[in-house]
Amino acid sequence: MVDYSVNSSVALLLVNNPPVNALSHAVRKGLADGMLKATKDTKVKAIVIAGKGRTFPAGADIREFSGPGKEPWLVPVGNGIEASGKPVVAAIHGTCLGGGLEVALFCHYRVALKSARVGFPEVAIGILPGAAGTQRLPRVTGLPVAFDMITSGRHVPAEQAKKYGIIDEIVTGDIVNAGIRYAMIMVGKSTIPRRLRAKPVPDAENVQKYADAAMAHVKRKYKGYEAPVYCVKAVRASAEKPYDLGVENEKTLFNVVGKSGQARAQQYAFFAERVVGKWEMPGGNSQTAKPIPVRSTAVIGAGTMGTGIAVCILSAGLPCYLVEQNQKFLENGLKTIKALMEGSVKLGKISPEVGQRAASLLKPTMSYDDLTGVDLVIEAVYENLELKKEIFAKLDKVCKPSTILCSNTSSIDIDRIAVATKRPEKCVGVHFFAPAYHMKLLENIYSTKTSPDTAATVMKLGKTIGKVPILVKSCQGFLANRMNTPYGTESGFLVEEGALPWEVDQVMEDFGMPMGPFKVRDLSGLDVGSKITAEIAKTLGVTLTDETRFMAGNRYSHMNTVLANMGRLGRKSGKGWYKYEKAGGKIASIDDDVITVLNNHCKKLGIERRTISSQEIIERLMYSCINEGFKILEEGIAKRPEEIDISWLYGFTFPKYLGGPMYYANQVGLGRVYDRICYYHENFPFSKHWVPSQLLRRLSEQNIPMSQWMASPGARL
Ligand SMILES: CCCCCCC/C=C/C(=O)SCCNC(=O)CCNC(=O)[C@H](O)C(C)(C)COP(=O)(O)OP(=O)(O)OC[C@H]1O[C@@H](n2cnc3c(N)ncnc32)[C@H](O)[C@@H]1OP(=O)(O)O
Repeated sequence: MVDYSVNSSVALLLVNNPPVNALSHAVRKGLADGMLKATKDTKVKAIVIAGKGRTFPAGADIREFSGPGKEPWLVPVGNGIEASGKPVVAAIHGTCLGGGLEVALFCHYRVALKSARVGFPEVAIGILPGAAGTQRLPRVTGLPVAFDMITSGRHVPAEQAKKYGIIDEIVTGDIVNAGIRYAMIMVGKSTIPRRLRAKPVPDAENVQKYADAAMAHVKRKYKGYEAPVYCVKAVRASAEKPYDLGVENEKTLFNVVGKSGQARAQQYAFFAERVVGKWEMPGGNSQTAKPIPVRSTAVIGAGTMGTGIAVCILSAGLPCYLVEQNQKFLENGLKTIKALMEGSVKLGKISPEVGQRAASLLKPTMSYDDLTGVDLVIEAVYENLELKKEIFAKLDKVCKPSTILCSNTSSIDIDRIAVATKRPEKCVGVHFFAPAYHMKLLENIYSTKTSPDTAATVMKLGKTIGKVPILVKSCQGFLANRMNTPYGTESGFLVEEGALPWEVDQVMEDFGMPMGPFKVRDLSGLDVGSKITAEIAKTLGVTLTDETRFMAGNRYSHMNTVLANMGRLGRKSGKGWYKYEKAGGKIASIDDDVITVLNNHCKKLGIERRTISSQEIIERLMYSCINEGFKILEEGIAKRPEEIDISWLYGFTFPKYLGGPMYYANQVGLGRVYDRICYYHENFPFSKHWVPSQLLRRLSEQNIPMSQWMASPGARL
């Protein structure tokens, strides 16, 4: 796990634990043994620690967090490195993260390739740097940078890290040779002045100010998450306690936060994100399928979704045609893209160079004939089957035979669009979430005809443009919207039965959702929901009135439409489920008029309002969706619970500290969830989303925890 060699007078400890050289027990032992050997060898005058293959160690082996762990721990290993009288150089390439950066900070010198990145991403998996990182980084960078790096988990490019003082020199060429060259220069120099433990924390007297600011920031930005709070406490101690006590304190905090349910859930989410990259579909999988190279793209439609998608593509440095039917729409689209790209540069999401390059990569056109040579086209017009078919038929005619044709749809069966072409195997769904330039989920949908190579291409493209792609089978609503539908429906029923919209919102925000369902409705516009309902009613041949309570035998709530018909369209009109400071305002306040409307509505329908508990609100919103999630698994729409959880984490901003709805269900206990679903089914027989899933019934009756069923090692942590 650690290859030991001596090159002239320099010992090389080369960590060899692919793929990311995680600091497993064997690696820690290899480092300790290597240090001992190098210290004893009188021929050795300096030591280099580096990583074989793609990276310097990218952190502890997260899978080991589930077990009791085995000595040697990282801190004593690091202490041995720091105490060495022979200079130790960390030669960094790839990603030097977490425990990897802690090892590097125990070394006396750090050199790195320009392409390397360093960071403490522990916070993202619900823990804090637990091998003295919270005590050593502030001694190098000062408190503000340490607070920022450790609470955000961001990866810092080598040149920036050099400015912070983390890296001593940027080197070129082979990293191991560069490290050895650097070590030879340091031979004979005392290591004492390079030992970080003895350095004071700069500006320590202002710790109160920095720590208060950091705490206020994390409480606002990472509401509900425990780890950032623990990170602030640990870093703060670096300026308030002597080094050894600071490390002790860090260990105590690590042991508390590391054993929390949040940490386990976030580590599950980390692995789940990797699991969904290993997809499977009839006829192929991620190992066997071959993505076609995508060097050029086109987006059809310069509306909100089309422009958002174009921004993702351009930000990844790919050329993109933007197609519209007339000059005015095209110009509006170009303006939107320009503004979004400028915004991304301002927010630091992309570099100014990438922002500038985008202008030359974007090719506006009104002619499909320009698309003959593109590798992949994404149609992003509004949800209308006939229009989508018309566009696909046109594309099929003009594009080269290998071009992949994608539809950005949230619900239309891909088979029904693909019939318009002679290349159904190259047709695929790509469901972006609004705003497309921001939301990380990309739900890719295969039809009965889509080829595995086509699926592989859109899965790869998703990663290229910075999304977390999942692959699911086509069905009405696909995975994400189908599963999310009961969430909206049940929230509507709850207010009809007695809850107030702001009560439901508060409960769900306390649960961890960034915004309650009624604030979301106000944001998207009540007219949008109302139009969708009207469309569904039309298809079912139902005439909607204020008294309508059922549609095709299913319970239905008309309240949203009642408000929309009063001109209460949400934020845009200044009134919706809440009232706002002005039309287009963002500050929601309780509106007594809504209570009056609700009371009248209920009176008209003969509904007796009652008090509804927070527990019931959570159960009805979450368990109804979880039940649908099990049906989605049963039907093979999603292969594994991980696809479902990832769709909620990145499509609906479900809190990572709960892992996702399926992981959450497992934590609650499938037996309990099933029993409550049966209870609600009995009480609400006219809602088909309460018909219990057979898969859930089986798992619950046989007492099989879902973790046995999940592919992620994190499910068992
Ligand atoms: C008192 C107690 C003291 C305890 C002290 C403990 C101190 C140290 C703590 C830590 O270091 S916690 C870990 C900190 N590091 C991380 O969180 C990094 C996690 N990894 C990543 O961010 C990325 O993997 C990467 C390194 C940036 C590489 O990204 P890339 O996209 O290139 O590859 P991936 O597909 O993500 O990963 C490849 C492969 O490797 C597995 N893996 C990655 N990191 C780890 C890890 N830290 N532990 C275990 N496994 C890891 C990942 O799951 C993939 O596996 P497969 O899917 O291919 O099986």
